Amino acid sequence: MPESQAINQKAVKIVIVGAGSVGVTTAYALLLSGLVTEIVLIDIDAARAEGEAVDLSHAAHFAQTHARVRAATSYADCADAAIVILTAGVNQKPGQTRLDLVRTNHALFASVVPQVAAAAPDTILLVATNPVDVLTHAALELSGFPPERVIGSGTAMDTTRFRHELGRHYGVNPRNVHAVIIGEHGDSQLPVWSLASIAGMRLRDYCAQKGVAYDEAAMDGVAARTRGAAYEIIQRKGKTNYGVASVLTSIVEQIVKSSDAIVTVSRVGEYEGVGPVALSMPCKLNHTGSHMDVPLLLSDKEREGLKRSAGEIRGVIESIREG
Ligand SMILES: NC(=O)C1=CN([C@@H]2O[C@H](COP(=O)(O)OP(=O)(O)OC[C@H]3O[C@@H](n4cnc5c(N)ncnc54)[C@H](O)[C@@H]3O)[C@@H](O)[C@H]2O)C=CC1
Ligand SMILES: CC(=O)C(=O)O
Repeated sequence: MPESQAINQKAVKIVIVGAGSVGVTTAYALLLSGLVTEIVLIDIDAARAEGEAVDLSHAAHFAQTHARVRAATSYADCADAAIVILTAGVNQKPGQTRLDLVRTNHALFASVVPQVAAAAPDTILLVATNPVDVLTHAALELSGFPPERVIGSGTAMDTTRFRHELGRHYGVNPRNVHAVIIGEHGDSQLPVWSLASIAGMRLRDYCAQKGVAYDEAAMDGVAARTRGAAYEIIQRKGKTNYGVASVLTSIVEQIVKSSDAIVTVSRVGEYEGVGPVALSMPCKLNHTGSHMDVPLLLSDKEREGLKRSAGEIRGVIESIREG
């Protein structure tokens, strides 16, 4: 029997810490996916978590496979969770950067992560709270877990937006675009233009085959729209939730199915001589977590950009230490 089937038949418990917009949208997507058998919501606002859990449990009736949804008030309920998703924390107000959230959300992690780790020492932590790279680094230190079991959603979100924008520009399905954003899930993120391809052809070759010019200015626009997408959405609706919930659900899927899929997620390592620091590179995901065994051939300019991004995140980590 394929491993994916074997895993799907056993209990898969997911705990979501933070029953706000990102947390409950993720819970809903996971519930409908049929990937999990139990979802537990934990929030400092116990009534909110309870209300969301009851509402979601009514939606469970229409899910692919039955899953139980409940709220919990104690971190002891993280026991036996395959994955604990951390979405608790403040979000950006219009005009704020992700890094502006760091002090509040770091203090929250300092209180929550040790409790999760004590209750679920073998779980995988999946961090969504911003700034996600800094908090993935913090979650690693606060949990004492090995780096493969502390994963940040990182630039999986930006990579999705990048492929969406490239697909729109070239008029092809984003699934046929291979292109990644690496580095910070934030302003210093980096599009890897040297490896971007459509139908197996690098972008310049694709354009040459089509008989159209490779348009540098248009590509700068694609990168800017990718980097600015969250700001644009937050300006209009005050938050982002559907994109990230889908990304988190997909990461959970690769882990519970042990698919060895390659996804740009954040994890702690050393990058271009800077570290330890968490940032996103393509990683292999399976039931043991994220693995950095996908060597990426970068141009010298891209390596410089990655080093800059790593330095930026590392600087924030050090500023928290200094108090
Ligand atoms: N990584 C990504 O791609 C994305 C990350 N985010 C981030 O996710 C985080 C959550 O965003 P939203 O869900 O929109 O915020 P929200 O305000 O809707 O929800 C946050 C929840 O956290 C809870 N909370 C606060 N302190 C807590 C504590 N000590 N213990 C347990 N729960 C606690 C609140 O009661 C609230 O229910 C933010 O940091 C945001 O920036 C949001 C979108 C995308
Ligand atoms: C808010 C955020 O980090 C995002 O949507 O990318």
